[in-house]
Amino acid sequence: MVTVTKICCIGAGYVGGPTMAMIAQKCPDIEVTVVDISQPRIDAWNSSELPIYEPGLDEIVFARRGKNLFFSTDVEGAIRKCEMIFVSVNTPTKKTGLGKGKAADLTYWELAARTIAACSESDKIIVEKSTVPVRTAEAIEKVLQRNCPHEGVRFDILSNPEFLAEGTAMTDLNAPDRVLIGGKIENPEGQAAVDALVEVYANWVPRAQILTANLWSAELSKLAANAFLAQRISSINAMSALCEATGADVKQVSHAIGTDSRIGPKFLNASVGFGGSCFQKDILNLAYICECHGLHEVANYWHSVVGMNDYQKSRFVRRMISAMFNTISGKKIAMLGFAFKKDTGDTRESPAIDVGHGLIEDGAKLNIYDPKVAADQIKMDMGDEAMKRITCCTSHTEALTGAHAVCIMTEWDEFKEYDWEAIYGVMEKPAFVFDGRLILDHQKLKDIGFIVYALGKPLDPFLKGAEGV
Ligand SMILES: NC(=O)C1=CN([C@@H]2O[C@H](COP(=O)(O)OP(=O)(O)OC[C@H]3O[C@@H](n4cnc5c(N)ncnc54)[C@H](O)[C@@H]3O)[C@@H](O)[C@H]2O)C=CC1
Ligand SMILES: O=C(O)[C@H]1O[C@H](OP(=O)(O)OP(=O)(O)OC[C@H]2O[C@@H](n3ccc(=O)[nH]c3=O)[C@H](O)[C@@H]2O)[C@H](O)[C@@H](O)[C@@H]1O
Repeated sequence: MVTVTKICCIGAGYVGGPTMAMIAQKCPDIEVTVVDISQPRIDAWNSSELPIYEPGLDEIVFARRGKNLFFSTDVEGAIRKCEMIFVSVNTPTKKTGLGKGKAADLTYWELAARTIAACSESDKIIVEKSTVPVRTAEAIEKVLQRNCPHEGVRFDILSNPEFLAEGTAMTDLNAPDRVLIGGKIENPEGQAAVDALVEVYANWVPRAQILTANLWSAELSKLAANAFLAQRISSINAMSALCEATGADVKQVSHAIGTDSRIGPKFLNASVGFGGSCFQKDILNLAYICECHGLHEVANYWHSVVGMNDYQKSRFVRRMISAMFNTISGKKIAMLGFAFKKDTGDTRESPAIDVGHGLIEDGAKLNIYDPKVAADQIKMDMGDEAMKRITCCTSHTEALTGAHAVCIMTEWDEFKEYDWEAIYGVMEKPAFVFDGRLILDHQKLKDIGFIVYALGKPLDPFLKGAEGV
């Protein structure tokens, strides 16, 4: 079995940075180098302002950086000297060509593989960390074998999908439910490569939680896990619409069903919709793979999870408009939260983007405040045209002063701590609260005088008549 002393990770993003920081912390005898083609990203990793916000990340990076954790743009140099290479590059949805809007774009992956092939002078274990379509390892193996100019170099490919969630990345990495390693376990060399990676994780993960599988099972398990998680959210969001129509309370329903040990309590929070860079992309990719195998019914089933998510976002916008007397033209709406979930500054596929566009299309002006999202990011996500109607605020008070309504887009804890009585005082009347995350104390808000719409909760009498959306 290979004893790993040097690891390189290609891709210094949300996954590459935190996972490698954790390996460096838990395996002080392994030298870990994270490389990226983006000079600004690497500069940020080497600075005091890391490029991503993740609770607990700074401490680990600052403790290990320069000791056994390095960030560099010297991709080839790092590949040459290590025994194991993690590939954690982005795999977005294809924007053009065959499979446009559905298939995973493996351009970055293939580029990384070609670079590995070109400069590897000794055997390498390649670890797929990115989320990829099933059987990507097969394609990558061909690229590696056909492009390596050095005789006799052996490449063993493993699939080691990452299950961390943003905002809790460090605790997820520190104590994962499981680590999944797929490899060619049917032959001794493949098994040896799997064992080498098992040994790395065994430095801190109990062996019983390190699962091994064949390559294709590991690749598919990652897509399946995200599809199942997203499906739970779409299911409870579907219930939230029915709750509003019937007078049931979605929080009570999720609690009631979540106490069934077969269902379980997690991931049953109704919301304005799931966001993030992966759920939608991975489901579309899964559905595309199904279609390629002629499994159209299976593809349709998974498509409906994304369809329900789109419905929930547009339903929320329609609810806001109809509650505010069917017109929001010229009205100022404060949007609290822009990140796709709390404890991250990541805005990729955030439901706030779609809701924001929906409100602007109906003529509203938006004051956006998020404790971790910078104005530049909001500008990039919303585009120049929409920005004509958006003010990016640096405090919640700035966002709320003179607003007709406030909508909660992200479940940041600080929103619960605000002085809502004071907020009521500075807003236009009637003052509306639209809670898309069910985090506020709705009774207290009603007592103050707010008109409250909370997703999946019995409708406020003021909103009756605005049903059916
Ligand atoms: N963001 C998340 O929470 C999770 C993401 N994943 C998966 O992990 C993969 C990476 O995701 P993120 O870290 O979020 O992406 P990201 O976009 O934050 O980072 C990817 C990095 O790879 C770099 N890169 C691209 N091509 C390169 C090349 N040829 N050589 C060197 N660097 C290159 C980019 O410059 C970028 O910095 C994706 O496949 C994603 O689906 C899996 C689990 C969780
Ligand atoms: O492959 C990935 O990228 C990752 O995708 C998700 O992680 P992440 O997107 O970071 O965050 P989640 O906590 O899963 O939340 C995703 C979205 O669903 C929403 N959500 C989550 C849970 C819930 O009950 N309700 C709900 O609306 C969140 O607000 C957020 O917008 C998975 O949870 C990770 O296991 C996976 O590794």
